[in-house]
Parts: sequence; C-alpha cells; structure tokens
Amino acid sequence: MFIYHTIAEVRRYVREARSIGQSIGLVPTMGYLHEGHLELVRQAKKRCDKVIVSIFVNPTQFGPGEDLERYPRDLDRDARLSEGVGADVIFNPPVAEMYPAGYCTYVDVERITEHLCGQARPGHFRGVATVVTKLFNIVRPDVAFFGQKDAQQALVINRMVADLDMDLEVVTVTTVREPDGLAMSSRNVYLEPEQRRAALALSRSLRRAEEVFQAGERDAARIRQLVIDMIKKEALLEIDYVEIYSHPELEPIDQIEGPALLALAVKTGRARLIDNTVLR
Ligand SMILES: Nc1ncnc2c1ncn2[C@@H]1O[C@H](COP(=O)(O)OP(=O)(O)OP(=O)(O)O)[C@@H](O)[C@H]1O
Ligand SMILES: CC(C)(CO)[C@@H](O)C(=O)[O-]
Ligand code: BAL
Repeated sequence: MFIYHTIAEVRRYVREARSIGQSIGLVPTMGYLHEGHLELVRQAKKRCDKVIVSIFVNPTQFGPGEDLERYPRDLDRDARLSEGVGADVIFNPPVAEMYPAGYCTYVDVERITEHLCGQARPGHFRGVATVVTKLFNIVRPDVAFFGQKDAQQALVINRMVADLDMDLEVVTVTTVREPDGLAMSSRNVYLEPEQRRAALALSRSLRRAEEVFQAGERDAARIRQLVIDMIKKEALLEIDYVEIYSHPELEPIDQIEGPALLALAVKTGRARLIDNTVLR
C-alpha cells in the first residue's frame, strides 16, 4: 500500500491504473479509522480494482469552537487498518496541499442543507461539498463510498453529483454499529464510560421509533416526541436536534407517507453524536 501526501503522486498513480484498464474506488474519511470506515473500504474493494482512502481532517467543514484541533489522528494505525482490508493507497495531504495560499472557491449545495446538521453547523456542508469535489477532481473515481451514519451528508453528495453532472457513482453503506447498538464514530473516543452508556439511548430510541412506525404510526410529531422523551431520560445527554424529513428530498412532513429520515444529534460532554434511521 502506498501513502501519498501530494496531489501529483495520487494523479500519477490513478493515471497508471487507468492506463491498464483498472477501475478506481474512493473512500473519503477524516481518519482515526474504525469498523465503519473499514466496511466502506471492503465494499469499495468488491466493486473496484484499486481503492484509495483519503484521510484529511478538513478545516473548512469545522465551525468556530468545534473540535478541529483535537480531532483524533493516528496515521500509522490508520495505515495498518487500511492495508488489512485491502486499500491500495492512502491519500493524506497537508492542509496547504488542499488549500494553498489564495484559495477562494467553494461549492454550496442549497435547500437540503437548510435543516439538521446544516442548520446546527452553519457552513459545514459547504466545507464538505468543497473538499469532496476537490477529492473527486484529484482522484476521478469511478465509485465513491459514504456511510449512512452521516445521512444528510450522503444526500448532499448525491445531490451535488447529480446537479453538477459529476461522472461517478455514489454508494451509501449501511451504518456499522457496536454490538450494543451505538453507531461507530471516531468521536466515540471522547466518551467517558457513563456518557458511553447514556449514548445507547440514541440507537435504542431509533429502534423504538421503527417499531411504532412498523405498527402503523404515521404521525411525524408523535414519533419525534417519543424519541425526544427517551433521550431526555438520560441526564448526561443534551439534544441538539431530533427531526423527521422526507427522504431523500429532506422536506418537512407531518404525516409519513413515503420514506422519511428520522435523524438526531445529541451532545454529551465533549462529544456530539449523530444517528438516524430511514422509516419506510
Ligand atoms: N458507523 C459507520 N458506519 C458506516 N459508515 C460510517 C460510520 N461512521 C462513519 N462512516 C462513514 O465514514 C466516512 C468518513 O467519516 P468520518 O471520517 O467523519 O468518520 P466518523 O466516524 O463519522 O467521524 P465523526 O466522529 O467525525 O462523525 C463517512 O462517509 C461516514 O459516513
Ligand atoms: C466526507 C468527509 C471525508 C469530507 O471531509 C467527511 O465529512 C467525513 O469524514 O464524513
Ligand atoms: N462525519 C462528518 C464529519 C464531521 O463531523 O465534520
């Protein structure tokens, strides 16, 4: 496996692979890899001849006061784990390689970024759409892989690819969970044991919402309230949002008639955790 830090090296690698007819898969990450990321790499390996994992803690998607500086980083460990599941290249550029002096171009996906994390983290998806566009332009992948854990992000990328006629396929991979239900996330390392235990209310409340939906409940406000009530029972959790929108358009709904995204973000201690389910 190769570890590249420059755009030129990745471009050379991709050019050579393509010249012998090989397909390219891209798994964009911010590193500190876990089983969720590794599952994206495994899926990529099944679909593509060569798999490039980008590891870049992208400053433009962090807001003031967020955890950009203390976001966990461990390239050696990430390299071992990536190689173990068959990645061919890690692309780990320094910030100045992606945003050199004078940088001033951004990609803005409108409307579906208005709610949920887009509202809670102003500018976040502008940073995500910009860096993902740059990664697509650098790697020119045939297929790019994203996780359903970041449901709005996956929808934003799909919208952007369609709207800007980007020539690639986007695959969204099911959320990988710990055995007790907690969605895997690099930020889980921030959790103290008591917060880790309280955080189980996220997946538990989503499962309960799925049950009442399957039993026939279609009133979005009632399902949302049920989730809020379950999370509020945990004193260590502070709700950022619990919302239901149509999927994939992310429009407000009262009654769930088609697929609906039930998404939540919760703070506990230093961590902000997100999780979701699609009711269909
Ligand atoms: N549990 C998971 N299951 C499936 N995909 C995941 C999971 N966690 C993250 N991903 C996906 O991995 C990709 C890279 O995500 P990222 O590096 O931000 O990891 P993360 O664990 O989501 O970190 P964070 O703590 O920042 O939320 C994204 O497409 C994300 O949706
Ligand atoms: C897609 C991404 C790698 C862009 O920085 C990031 O938002 C993430 O890790 O989900
Ligand atoms: N997983 C999304 C990256 C972020 O929280 O900034």
